[in-house]
Formats: sequence, C-alpha cells, structure tokens
Amino acid sequence: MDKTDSHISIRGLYKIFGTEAEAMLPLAKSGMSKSDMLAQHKQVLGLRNINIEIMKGEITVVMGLSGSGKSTLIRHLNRLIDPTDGEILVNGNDVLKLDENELRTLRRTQMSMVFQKFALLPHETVLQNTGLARNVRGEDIVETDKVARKWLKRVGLEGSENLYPNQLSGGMQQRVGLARALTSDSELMLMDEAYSALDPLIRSSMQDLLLDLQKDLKKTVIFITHDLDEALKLADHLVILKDGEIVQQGEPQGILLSPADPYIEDFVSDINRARVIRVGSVMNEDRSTVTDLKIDEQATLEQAILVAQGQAETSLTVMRGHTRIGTLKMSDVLRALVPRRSSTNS
Ligand SMILES: Nc1ncnc2c1ncn2[C@@H]1O[C@H](COP(=O)(O)OP(=O)(O)OP(=O)(O)O)[C@@H](O)[C@H]1O
Repeated sequence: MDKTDSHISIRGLYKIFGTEAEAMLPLAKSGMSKSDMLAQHKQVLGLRNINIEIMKGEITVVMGLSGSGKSTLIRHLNRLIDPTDGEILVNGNDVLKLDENELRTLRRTQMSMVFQKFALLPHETVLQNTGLARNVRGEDIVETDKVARKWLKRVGLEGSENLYPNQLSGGMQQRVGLARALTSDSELMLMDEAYSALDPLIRSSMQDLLLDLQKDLKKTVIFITHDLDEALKLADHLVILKDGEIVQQGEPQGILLSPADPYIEDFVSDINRARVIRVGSVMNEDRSTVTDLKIDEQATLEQAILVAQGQAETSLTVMRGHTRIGTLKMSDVLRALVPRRSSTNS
C-alpha cells in the first residue's frame, strides 16, 4: 500500500469512558474484556486498539451493531472526542496536536458531515441550507449560491431551491444534506447512518447516487452503517466492529469469501451471495480456456449463471473492458454460493 494515498491513519486507538480511563489502559491493552471492565471497574471500554488506513478517494464503511463503537470512532476524527491512547493523522498531521483555531479550520474546510436526521435549518431555504458551510466560512454569497445550485441540480433538486425543509420528503431532505456536503467542497465526507431513516427504495436510490457521484468526485468518504447490504454495496474498504474492536477489515468481497471468524460468518450468512459476489472475486486467472460466452469481471454471480443458462459444465471468459482476464467455471460459482464455515457443527 502506498502511504501517500492514505488520507487518515488511525493507529493504536483506545477509548475508555469513565473517571479512571487512564488507569484502565494497561488492562485494556492486556485484553480485559469490555464486560469485565464494566463489572469490576465501572468503566466503559469504547474502542480497543483500532488501526485503520482510510485511503484517499475511497469509501470506507464502518459497520457494526448498536454499541459496537461506530459513533465513538467517527467522533475522534473531528476530535469531538479525545482518545485515551493512540494517534490520528489527517493528511499526515496529528489532529491531537492542533490548537482550537487549527481544529476549527480543519472541521470547516476539510470535513463535511451528512447526518441521519438531516440537520437542516428549518427557517432557511433549501438554497441557504445548501450553502451553509461556505457561508459560515464567510465566502462570497453569489459564488456560494452558484455552487449550491450546481450541486442541487446534480442531486436532482433543481426547482426546489426556494422551498423550506418541511416542504420536502425525507429523501429530498437527505439530498439537500448531500448537496450541502458537496457544496462545502471538503475532501472528506463523514456520513453517519446517513441513509438509515429512509424507506428502502429511496435508500437504495441514494446509495446509487453516492456511487454515481463518487465516480467523478473521488472524495474520501467514511460511511457509518449497521446494515450489511448497504455496507457491501458502498464499501471499497469495509471495517467491521464488535464491542469496540475490529473483527475484520478489508475489501468487502474478500470478507464475504473468507470471513475471519464465526461472528463474521454469522453476519454474512443471510446475504444473497448470488447478487453480491462478483465474477472477478471468484474467477481463476487461467486464460487458456476460450469460450464464446463472455462476462464482465464486475458482473454478479447471478448474472453469470444467467449467461451460462444454468449449465453446470459451462465456463465463461471473464473480461475487463475488451481484455480477457480469466475464466469462470460454474463449479467455482457453486462453491462461492455456499458460505464458508470454519466449523461444520456451528
Ligand atoms: N459518553 C459516553 N460515556 C460512557 N459510555 C459511552 C459514551 N459514549 C459511548 N459510550 C459507550 O461506548 C460504546 C460504543 O458506543 P457508540 O455510541 O460508539 O456505539 P455505536 O456503534 O455508534 O452504536 P449506535 O449504532 O447505537 O449509535 C457503548 O458501550 C456505549 O455505551
């Protein structure tokens, strides 16, 4: 991995909530469980030894159940919370060493947030809400309006500029939240359960919109969710938290195909694998078998099965653009459709 591509480095991060946090650190480092620390010392282990490289231009999804530490982790990035131990580097700068002024500048210029509850100002119009971050920074109003209008159009809200938030549906309000983050022009977008309050269809279209925008924008996005389908759809890099610890992180297809432990196996067991696993993750690189039946490496296994018309003996030629990059055998597809289990009796 090229270090220059790292946007945020989180190294050895620990967070313990309570009056004796510092004193608890050696216990947390020696592996005392969260429940023991709570029972014996009345201190809450929020995060333990978190190490993540958040790469520029990627969507990093942090996923975990309620209480796993997602919000605690994201709040460290803009220093709404200080760690008990560890380092956070943003573009190589240690955020723990910033003074109040530098921190304010970091929050206003380098980061934008999209929240689940939209956080729109009710007495300001859509256009004013969208330009908020730039207005707070004291930027030229005419230019801000121009940029805000551009992004409102891009997220599908052209014509709604003069409406007020309560005149919009939830999905539209979330589009304003997204347009506002884009108008602020920060390199980093923090999206905290941003789509969790939306209806499934609207949620799905907002996910598509983010992926579509990301093709051009290549922002660094940190997306928090407790929904595995959403995580698998959006993530370039997926971090799975449990009880304040990372259980597994990596490229989502790799996690699906090689879950690190029974917790992750359980987590991924309900996924519709045919619709989520991609041909490129399952193919072999043998290019000697040439067949007329072609499939793109980004296609899902379901699409591959359709192309092979369900014939078990068929092989497909896997393409990246116009280049042949490998072969997909239906036997490999079948194996990938059955979740890997580390223990057969579980
Ligand atoms: N200010 C605090 N004081 C004490 N404990 C806290 C505090 N903030 C968080 N915690 C604890 O830290 C752990 C992680 O909480 P956190 O809110 O980060 O989880 P989460 O994954 O974001 O959950 P949710 O999805 O419900 O928001 C929990 O055990 C929580 O009770």
